[in-house]
Amino acid sequence: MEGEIGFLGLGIMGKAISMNLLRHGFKVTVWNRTISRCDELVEHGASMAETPAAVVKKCKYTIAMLSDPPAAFSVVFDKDGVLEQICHGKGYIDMSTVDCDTSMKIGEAITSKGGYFLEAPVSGSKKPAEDGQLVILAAGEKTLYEEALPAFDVMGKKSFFLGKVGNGAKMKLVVNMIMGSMMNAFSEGLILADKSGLNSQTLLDVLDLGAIANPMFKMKGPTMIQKNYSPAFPLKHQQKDMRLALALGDENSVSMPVAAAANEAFKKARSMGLGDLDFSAVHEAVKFPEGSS
Ligand SMILES: NC(=O)C1=CN([C@@H]2O[C@H](COP(=O)(O)OP(=O)(O)OC[C@H]3O[C@@H](n4cnc5c(N)ncnc54)[C@H](OP(=O)(O)O)[C@@H]3O)[C@@H](O)[C@H]2O)C=CC1
Ligand SMILES: O=CCCC(=O)O
Repeated sequence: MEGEIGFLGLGIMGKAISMNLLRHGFKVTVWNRTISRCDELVEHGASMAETPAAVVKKCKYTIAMLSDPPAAFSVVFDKDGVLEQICHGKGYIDMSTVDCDTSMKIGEAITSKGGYFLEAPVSGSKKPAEDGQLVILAAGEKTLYEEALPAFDVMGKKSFFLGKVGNGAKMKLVVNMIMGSMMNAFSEGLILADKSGLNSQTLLDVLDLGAIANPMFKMKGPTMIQKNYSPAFPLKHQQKDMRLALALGDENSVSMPVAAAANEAFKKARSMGLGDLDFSAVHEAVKFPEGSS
């Protein structure tokens, strides 16, 4: 990737990824809606721009990592947005988790101005982003994918090129739908063990030695027992992903009762004011369902 890389969106993931790029010697120009969030990146050597359009004007490649479909649309289509400066020879890579339709609309707008578009949502959370251990699920313009590989190699442990725009978004939603359902089953199991007089830590030890051992149970189990829900993956984003995955199921006539029930638990957790905590905080909603105290 020649020249400076633009980066839009410095939330949990955007900050970790852009910091990692800086650490590996990339020149990065950042923008964030809440401008003060740029300060720490600037202290670590980034340049800062006032608007998404200014970032795109300056950089051949611009990456975005934004919360949801409305945010992804806003930075592209609104005043001072990406579309005002995107043109032939410039690439736009959206790493936000959005639905297929959102990604396609953004891709069409970028390419209609002569730009190149790649969607590249990621698997892996805050720590993998800090450590360059993400899994990148790219789709769209193959040439842009190949040009972006030096940066993807810094961000992640593996990149997949999945074909046409929409396939990355779909793959990401399927993975997160499974993850959200697993988190609910795990939570129910922790509660059942506790209420029936078993030791929670012993349950974690047993799980970790068996066929359903996985990094999520290993990492989140101890913090859930301690009720520590410091956000790595905000619950409001997991619920957004369940909602978008259920819509994908709807479009494809796929019945998903397990995912639908998990989505209800995440909605309940949001209504309890837990949306900004880690998605494992759904544990509190599972523990105290509607009507109980
Ligand atoms: N955290 C995680 O573990 C993972 C998250 N993801 C996905 O990555 C994306 C980012 O997640 P994460 O970093 O955790 O989220 P955060 O909530 O920490 O950050 C969201 C970012 O989006 C910006 N934003 C929100 N609304 C708008 C808007 N209308 N216009 C412009 N900018 C906006 C925020 O700006 P501001 O600072 O001004 O609020 C912030 O920079 C999401 O799609 C999420 O689903 C994917 C893999 C893992
Ligand atoms: O979208 C968030 C995914 C979090 C993870 O893969 O650990």
